[in-house]
Amino acid sequence: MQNPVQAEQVYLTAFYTALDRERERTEGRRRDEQVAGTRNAQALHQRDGRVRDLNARLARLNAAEGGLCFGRLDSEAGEILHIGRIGLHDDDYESLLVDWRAPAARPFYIATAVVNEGVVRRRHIQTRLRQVVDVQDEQLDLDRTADGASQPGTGVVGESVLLNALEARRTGTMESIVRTIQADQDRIIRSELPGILVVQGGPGTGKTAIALHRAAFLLYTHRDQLEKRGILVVGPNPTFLKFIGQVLPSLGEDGVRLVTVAELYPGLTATRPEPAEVTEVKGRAVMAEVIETAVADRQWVPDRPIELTVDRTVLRLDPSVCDTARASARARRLTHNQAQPFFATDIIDALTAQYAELIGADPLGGENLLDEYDLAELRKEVVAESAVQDLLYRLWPVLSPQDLLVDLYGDEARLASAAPQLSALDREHLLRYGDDWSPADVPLLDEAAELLGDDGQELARERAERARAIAYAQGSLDVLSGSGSTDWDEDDEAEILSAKDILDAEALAARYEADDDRTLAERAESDRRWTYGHVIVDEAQELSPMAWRAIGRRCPLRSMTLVGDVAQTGAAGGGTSWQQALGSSFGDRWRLAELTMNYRTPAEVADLAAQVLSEVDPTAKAPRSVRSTGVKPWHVDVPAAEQASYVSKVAHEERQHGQVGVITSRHRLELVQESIGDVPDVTVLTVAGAKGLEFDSVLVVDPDGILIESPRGLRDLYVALTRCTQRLGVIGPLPDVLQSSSAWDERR
Ligand SMILES: Nc1ncnc2c1ncn2[C@@H]1O[C@H](COP(=O)(O)OP(=O)(O)OP(=O)(O)O)[C@@H](O)[C@H]1O
Repeated sequence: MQNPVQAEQVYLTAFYTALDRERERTEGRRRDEQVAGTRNAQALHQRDGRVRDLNARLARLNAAEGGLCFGRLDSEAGEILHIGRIGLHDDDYESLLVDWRAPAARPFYIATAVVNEGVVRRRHIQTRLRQVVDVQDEQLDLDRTADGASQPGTGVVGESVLLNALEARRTGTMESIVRTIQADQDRIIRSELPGILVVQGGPGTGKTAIALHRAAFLLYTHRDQLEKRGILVVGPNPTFLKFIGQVLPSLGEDGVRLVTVAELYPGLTATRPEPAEVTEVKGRAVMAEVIETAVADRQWVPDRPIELTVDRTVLRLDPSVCDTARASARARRLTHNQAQPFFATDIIDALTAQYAELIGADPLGGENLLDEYDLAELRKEVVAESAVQDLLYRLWPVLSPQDLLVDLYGDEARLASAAPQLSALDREHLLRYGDDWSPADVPLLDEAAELLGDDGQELARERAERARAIAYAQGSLDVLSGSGSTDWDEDDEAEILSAKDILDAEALAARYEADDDRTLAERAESDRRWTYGHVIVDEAQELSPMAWRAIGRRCPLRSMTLVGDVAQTGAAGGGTSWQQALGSSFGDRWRLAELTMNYRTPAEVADLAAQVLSEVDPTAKAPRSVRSTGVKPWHVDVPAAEQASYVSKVAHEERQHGQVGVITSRHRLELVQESIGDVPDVTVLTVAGAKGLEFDSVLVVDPDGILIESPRGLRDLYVALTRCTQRLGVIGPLPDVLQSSSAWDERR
C-alpha cells in the first residue's frame, strides 16, 4: 500500500504534467500570434492585446511552479480536492487543482473540528521542487479523531506547518503565506470588494501579508473589473516597497502599482527632508482650506483703479469691473485655470469698449464712429499690449500647482492671507524659498492641481503622448505597406485594400490611444487623475488627513483596504485613532476588522513590547504571540564612547542567526552605520525606516534616544522592539518603561 507521501506524489506529478502542458499550449498560442500575418492595423493592434494576455497567463503559470500544490481536502462524501497556487484542468475540463482563491478552497483555511465545513481531513503537503517531502494531516471529523484514526506516516498534525513557516529564517524580502493563511486572516482576505475596510492589528499580526493576498484574491475574483483600472498599494517608504515587492509577482499577479505617497504626483521627485513639525502642519486637514484660499487669493481685485496705456491712450480699469468679471468667472464653477479665459475676455472687452469710446467718439456728439471691423482691430491692440497681459497675470494668472505653492510658501503676506487659521509659528514653519519638494508637499500639490485644473503643461504632456502614438502608428503603416507588396499576389492586392488606403497615421493613432500599449502601471503612473479599482494602504496610521484626501481622489468608488496599527504611529501628521485619521476624508463610512494573533515576535519579546504598549495606551490589548522560543531578550549598557564599536561587534556575531536589523535613534544612526560598515545581512536603520520590516535578530541601540527624539517616542520604541522573529538585544541605558528584570536574560 502506498504511504501518503507516495500517494500525493502521484497527484503532484499529474499536476506538473498539466502545468507543463498548459504552459506549452500558451507558449504555442503566443508563437502563433506573433508569426501570423496581419493585414490591417486594427488586427495588428488586437493581436498585440492577445499577446499581452498570453504573456500575463504565462507569468501566472510560471509563478505557480514553486509549491504548485500545498493542500488537500477530503470531504464527508469522499470527494478529494487539491488546493494550489493556480487552478488546473485536464483535457476534459475536469478540475485537477483548485486555485487557493476559489470559493471551493476556502475550507482549507477556515474549517475546524468544530465547524468542519463538510471536510473530514485537511492535508498539508510539503514539496521541494517537484517532489513531495512530507504530508501532515488534521482530522476534522471529531468522531474519527476520537477513535484515533489518524493515518500512518502522516507526521505531526495541527499548527506545525504554520510554526515551521514562522520559525524559518527570513530572506530579506517578504514571502507569500498562501499555505498557512489563518481563519481570521482569511475572512479579511475574502471580504467583499466595495467599501472601505480598515484592518487594525498589532505588530506581526500579518496585516501586510493579508493586504497583499487580498490584492491577489480580488484580482482573481473580480479580474474583469480590476484589470482595467488596476490596484494601487501605498506603503510608507521605498525600502518597505522593496521588501514586499515580490509577494504579488510570486502569486502570479502584476496588475498592481506600489508607491509611497511621495510618488503619487507624476513627474515630481519629493524627497527633501524637513522637520517633523513642518510635516505635521502640512498634513493637517485645514490645509485644504488654506490651498483653496490661496487659489482664491490669486483671483485679485485691486482696491483702486489701475491705469494703463494702449498706444498712447490711457485706459482705466475700475475695481468694480474686475469684481464683476471675477464673480462671473467664479460663477461658472470651473477650475481656476479653466475659468481664466472667461475672466480675461471680460476684462479685455471692458478695456476695448473704453478704448473705442475714447478714440471713436464723435467730436460733434453723434454716435461712435467706429464700425465692427475697427472694434476688432482695437481689441487686437489691447490684447497685444504687454501692460494688459501683465495686468491680467496679476489679476488672474494661469498657474501650475508648483507655481502656487512656491509663491505661497515664499511670501509671508500670501501665507497670512491664505492661512489666518494657522498660528504665526505654524505659518513660519511653512515659509521657505525654493522649488524642491518634501513628501508632505505632494498631497498639497495634488490638492492645488484639483482646484487649478490644467495649466497647459498637462496639455503639453498629452500632446507629447499623442505625437508618440502617431509615430508608432506611422511605423506600423510603414511595416504594413512594406510587406503588402511582397506578400500578396496581384489578384489579392486588387481586392484587399491595404491599411494605408484606409487609414492615415493620425486616424490610426486615435485607435491606439483608445487602447494604449503601455502597461497599466505605466499609464496610471503618468496620469494624476487615474482612478484605481481598489486601493490598499499599508501602515495606514502614518498618513496625514491631507494624504488621505489625495488617496481618496484615486478611488472615487471608495473600494479600499487600509491596514495599520494606531499604536505604532510615528509620523507627526499620522493618526492615533482611526476616527481621527479617516474622519475628515471618509467620515464613518468604513468597516473595521481586527487581528489579535502575533505571528512574528516570540512571546518572550512580545511580553516586553507589551509593557511599552501599556504606556502608549493603557486600554490597548497587545496581540498574543503564537509561539515562544525560550530565548529571552538581552540588555547591555556600555559607555557611550564604546557603544558604536560594541554594536558593530555584536551585529557581526548575530549574523549567524540570519538577517540582522540594527535600529537606532536618528542621532546615532550615522555613527553606528560607519562603525558597522557595509556588511551583507546587516541593515542599520531608524525606526521610521524599519516600519513594517522584520529581521531574524534585532539590536535596538540607544532606546533612550529613540524615546526622547520624538513626541511619539514611546510608539517608536514599541515598533523597534517588535521587528524581530527570533532574537532581540537592547544596547544603551534602559528607559524606565523597560525596567523589568524578569523580562531580560541576565546572562549576557
Ligand atoms: N498565516 C501566516 N502564515 C505564515 N506566516 C505568517 C502568517 N501571518 C503572518 N505571517 C508572518 O508574520 C510576519 C508578520 O507579518 P506582517 O509583516 O504582515 O505583519 P504586520 O501586521 O504587517 O506587522 P507590522 O504592524 O509590524 O508591520 C511575516 O513574516 C509574515 O509572513
